[in-house]
Amino acid sequence: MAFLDDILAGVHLGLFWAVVDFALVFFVIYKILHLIKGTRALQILGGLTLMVVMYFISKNSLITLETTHWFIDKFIANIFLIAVVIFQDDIRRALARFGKRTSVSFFSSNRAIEEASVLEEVIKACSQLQQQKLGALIAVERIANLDEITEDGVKLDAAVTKDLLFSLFIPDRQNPLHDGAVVIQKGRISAAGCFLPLTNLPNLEKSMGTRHRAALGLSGVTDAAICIVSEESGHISIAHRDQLYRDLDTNEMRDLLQRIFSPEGRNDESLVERFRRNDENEEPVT
Ligand SMILES: Nc1ncnc2c1ncn2[C@@H]1O[C@H](COP(=O)(O)OP(=O)(O)OP(=O)(O)O)[C@@H](O)[C@H]1O
Repeated sequence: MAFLDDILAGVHLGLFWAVVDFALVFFVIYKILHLIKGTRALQILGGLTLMVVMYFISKNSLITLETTHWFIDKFIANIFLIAVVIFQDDIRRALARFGKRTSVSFFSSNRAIEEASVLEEVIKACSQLQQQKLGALIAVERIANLDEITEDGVKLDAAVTKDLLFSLFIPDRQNPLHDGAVVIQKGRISAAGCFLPLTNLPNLEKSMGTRHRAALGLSGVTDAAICIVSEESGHISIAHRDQLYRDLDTNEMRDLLQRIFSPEGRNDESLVERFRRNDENEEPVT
């Protein structure tokens, strides 16, 4: 009897680990699909799956597809190298997201009043720019460091005021700084005329110009909040974590920025969810 009990215990234990094993694989696949949902990577994954299927078909002894088999065999042998080349943007993005989390954001300290007043100046400037239908792009650093972005811009070290932000975007030939983005770091305007990386997210509206694509681009590789004033429509939008929140009024802009920079904002998915729930009209682009 004891022998039978031992066998049953062994079977239960084996079953338990089989379930854990299965759940683990399922969880990893789910996480990977969730991570790459809506990105170029998902399409590439589809292509790679097709290659693997073709590999097994060409390996079948009933069918002679030697060249195809040879080609896919070599392809699979070099898959690691190929993946690094194909996914270089995504790898860079992932490293930027996770690797720079240690740098201290000024919004993580206790200077809540200063922080709120910086955001308020940004909101006022955007509102004034909107009234004048002047285009603008303002990136506000959060945790990921934006030094790489400011390197090629014109360095400034100025207090964040509505008037300065407004004047930086006056489109005059005498004001070369109006072209590009203004960057705010640690509560100061650190640079203007900065170039932001363009997004390569698929399925963007054709009408979306480079200013919006640049904002989305930076939002994909860092956790910054990027405020956009459209010269064409006069609409204010905010790009954050690959999402574009469009046509915001002053209150919506304040609400979203406060959420992004709140300690809770670290959990970005819940932030976005709550913002969506709070504002039925809100339509993120991606
Ligand atoms: N990569 C970039 N980095 C920073 N700023 C950029 C970048 N690309 C474009 N811009 C800014 O956007 C301006 C061009 O905007 P464009 O009209 O192409 O875009 P848009 O998204 O349609 O914006 P708008 O609605 O204001 O017209 C440029 O003059 C420049 O100031």
